[in-house]
Amino acid sequence: MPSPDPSHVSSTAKSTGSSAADTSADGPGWATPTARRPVEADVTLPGSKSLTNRFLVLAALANGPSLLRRPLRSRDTLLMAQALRDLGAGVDDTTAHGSATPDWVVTPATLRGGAHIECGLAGTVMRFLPPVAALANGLVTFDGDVQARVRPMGPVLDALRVLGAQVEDDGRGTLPFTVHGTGRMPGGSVTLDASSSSQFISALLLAGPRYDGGVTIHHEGKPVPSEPHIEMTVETLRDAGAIVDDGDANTWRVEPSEINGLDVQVEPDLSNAAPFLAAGLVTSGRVTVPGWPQHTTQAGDAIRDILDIMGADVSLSREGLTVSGTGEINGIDIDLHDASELTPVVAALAALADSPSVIRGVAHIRGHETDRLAALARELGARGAVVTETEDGLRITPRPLSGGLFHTYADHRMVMAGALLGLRAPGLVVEAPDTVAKTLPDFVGLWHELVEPGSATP
Ligand SMILES: O=C(O)C1=C[C@@H](OP(=O)(O)O)[C@@H](O)[C@H](O)C1
Ligand SMILES: C=C(OP(=O)(O)O)C(=O)O
Repeated sequence: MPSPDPSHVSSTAKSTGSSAADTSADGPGWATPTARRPVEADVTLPGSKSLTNRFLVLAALANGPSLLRRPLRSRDTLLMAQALRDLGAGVDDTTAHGSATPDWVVTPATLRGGAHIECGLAGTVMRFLPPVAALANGLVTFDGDVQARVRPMGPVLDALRVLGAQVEDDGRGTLPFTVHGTGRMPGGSVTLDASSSSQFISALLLAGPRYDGGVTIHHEGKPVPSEPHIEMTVETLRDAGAIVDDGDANTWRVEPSEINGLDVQVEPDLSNAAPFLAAGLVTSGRVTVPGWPQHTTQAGDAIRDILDIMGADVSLSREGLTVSGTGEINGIDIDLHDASELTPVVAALAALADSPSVIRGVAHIRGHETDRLAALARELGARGAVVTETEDGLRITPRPLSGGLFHTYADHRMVMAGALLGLRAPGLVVEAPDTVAKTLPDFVGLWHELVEPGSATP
């Protein structure tokens, strides 16, 4: 995959004024605030992207209506909701039920063809919905952002062919492609290589109960990344009444069954919490994220141990997760294979540490929103850190950082990484901050409120 090049980003981003004076959140550049004092705050975060999009898919395939409480409202989840509407389901995102965040009501229906699915850059939409489209009664076309057209899809498309669907792509195994739904899927057994994304397995499992023979998936290849996300899929399926066997390594089986309508509350997004908690460590301050679950399958929960190793005081109570800085930021040697979506924030934190760090086990994130290893090496390096890209990670040696333009490559987590660096790099401007709307549209406002409480949100 080519190294990220700023020209790959959107036209708003390309026309960047790198002026630190331009603080517009949806304009070309965002002058990030420098920390002048320790941060001290409770930061309430919206729901998990991964949970919201799993619940939406299961609800659309269920035997009755579902209620999703505190769902995430962001580009990825709105794309999922719209795609399910286009396939015939009802998704009402306007029901208030007394909370500030409207609950979403999903009403399943016979899935119809003749739909076009816009995936944006959402891995969950482009991977989870082809197996659903195979159940529709007609043709369903898929496409997405320019950057989405290089994200790997081949194993899930090939698996669908083995399981009985007709799928057409241009032979590259990427977007765009067309699924010819026939209203039912035989299902059965399939072997695939999910070393480039756990989402291939989650995708087949989520729709699997609705296939005539269910689905058995065998993985063959290098280890599957992001395993907690597969556990999340298995847990959400079981909670909806499906029968899943994940007892053998690299094999998953879901039986044909009905999926029950859901009444669920979405946990806060723990990966989106990471930059805020990290700010507590970086500024020797204190950040609490209320509502941190005691039990969770979210991979982002790993940030607790990471921050602890890097020198923070970390405590989890009924009130939430509290991270306090101690004045030290230790470098870390960490395998992020299971929690790879934390890499951009951990890499930024490593660039602010007192000693060098190594991040391993994340070769597959070259196929995330951008080639994240190349993007981080380039952007942390440009701001002054010494960064070496390895085959499966990064080596980061901290150095004093300078301000300047931090490119984001249409990657929401690059925006978060840039904001974190900006705490200690006066004059750092994050390019195209609106790209963060993929999972956290309020990020810029929340960040200003954390670092400069009481200041006007840009
Ligand atoms: O299933 C999910 O919700 C996700 C799985 C992971 O994907 P990969 O397995 O491709 O890393 C993760 O990085 C992504 O942010 C969300
Ligand atoms: C990899 C990510 O997203 P996606 O769901 O698009 O794969 C991410 O959010 O870090």
